[in-house]
Amino acid sequence: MENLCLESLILKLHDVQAVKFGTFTLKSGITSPIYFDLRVIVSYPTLMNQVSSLLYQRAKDEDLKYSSVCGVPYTALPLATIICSKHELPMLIRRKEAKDYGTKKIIEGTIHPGDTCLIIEDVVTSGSSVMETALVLQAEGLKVTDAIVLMDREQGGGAMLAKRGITLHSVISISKLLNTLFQADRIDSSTAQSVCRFIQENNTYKPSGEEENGSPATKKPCKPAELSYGDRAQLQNTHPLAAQLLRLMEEKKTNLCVSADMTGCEELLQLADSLGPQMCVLKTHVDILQDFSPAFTQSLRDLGLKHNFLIFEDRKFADIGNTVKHQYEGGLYQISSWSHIVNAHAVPGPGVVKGLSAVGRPLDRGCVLIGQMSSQGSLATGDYTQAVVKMAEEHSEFVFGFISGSKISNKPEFVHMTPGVQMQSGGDGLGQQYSSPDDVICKKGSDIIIVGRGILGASDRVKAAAEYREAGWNAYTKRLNTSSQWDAKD
Ligand SMILES: O=c1ccn([C@@H]2O[C@H](COP(=O)(O)O)[C@@H](O)[C@H]2O)c(=O)[nH]1
Repeated sequence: MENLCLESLILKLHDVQAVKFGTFTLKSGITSPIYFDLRVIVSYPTLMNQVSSLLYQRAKDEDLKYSSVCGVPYTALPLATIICSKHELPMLIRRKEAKDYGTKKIIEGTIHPGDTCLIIEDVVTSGSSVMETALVLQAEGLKVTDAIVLMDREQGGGAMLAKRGITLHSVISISKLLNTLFQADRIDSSTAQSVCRFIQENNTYKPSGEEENGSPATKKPCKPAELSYGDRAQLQNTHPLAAQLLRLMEEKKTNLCVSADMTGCEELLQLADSLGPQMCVLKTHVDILQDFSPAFTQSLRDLGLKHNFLIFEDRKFADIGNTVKHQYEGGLYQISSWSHIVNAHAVPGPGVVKGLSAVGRPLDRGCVLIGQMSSQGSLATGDYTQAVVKMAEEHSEFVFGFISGSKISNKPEFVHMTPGVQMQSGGDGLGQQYSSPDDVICKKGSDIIIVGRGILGASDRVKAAAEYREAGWNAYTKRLNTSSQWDAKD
């Protein structure tokens, strides 16, 4: 009942444009995708009563003890008035400026020093308006321990006030607001996403010391909602090859890349044919084939078309631009002619991407950069990984993702592919380290599991591939269901 009431209130607030979506320049100069203007509700008496009741109820639910109520000027003033009038509570009015005549008072009403005053506010961002009012009340000898707010933007106001001894209780959280509007088809998932991202990226409270690492007061509750593979395929910035990959993953319901590390062409082609329906990508190491021929690459491409998977030659280019151009296009393997995806180390600098791009872009190919490695003692960590992400962002016309153990970029247009995957964690004695599909996709936020020996070493490879596919897909749906409140409507 209470929830229903809150939802109908949110929809009414949207109806009267007390909450708007678009592009708004805030007082601080920042551009926000959401704007609250609760001042408009004074024109809607039913709404005023509803909001006041919910504010009062919130204080009651928390069992707060107070002897007077003060609304933060101006929007919360009439709300405090309704509460005080209805429940026969003494009210205090804070003036914005002290009178320059007569009593020169800054607070109107009877003050009993030592009493507790409850603050009422409409919207909290940084918490500074609540704090200003609290300081004025405290200067008059009143205690201020709690504030009730209709809408907490979750941008650090609660943490700032907590630090100063005031507990903020909100009636509506930003997550509840977005979820309700999304469920009612008032906003789409990308709007919800962009608001969430904005909230996360614009936290006004910069804590010091131990709080920085995530005390409850500084946690960011508005987590960006997770987009499905299909949604990400449609984003404007998604590379065409990544879009094709994400689409086929959604259609085939698989995020499995099979690492076909075999030494014979025939065996590899048989594997590709039998596992084709289970996978989105087939990964090769063409230089370990003993009987490589151009005919092999043609057969592999035919199988890719038959089963709708992409081919990824795991060449790990790592030379100057001019050399990788030749390595990619020419030589015995002519990789660019048959492999949709290649990868590269960022060690040589951006020239490696430029060289590959000169060959690959005209052919609609794409590249993933190696941001992290699965092997023990890998040097691809920390600042190096960050530099790889930056390089990818600067060359997103050709680079569409990463080889990494976890999600290293928050940009949904980038695809993360993770090797070192087996059902059981462990290693191979030569430095390889394994994580489970659930760990990689659900906990670490990667998109694609790359599985080699977990499948190749099984007595029934088709069965093993089906099991990895299921485990990877279940981990993905679990991730969507747990982290996304507005991708699925209930
Ligand atoms: O960091 C990396 C990068 C690439 N790989 C490659 O993936 C497969 C993994 O095979 P498994 O048999 O599943 O261990 C293999 O081709 C590696 O060259 C990687 O493991 N780690």
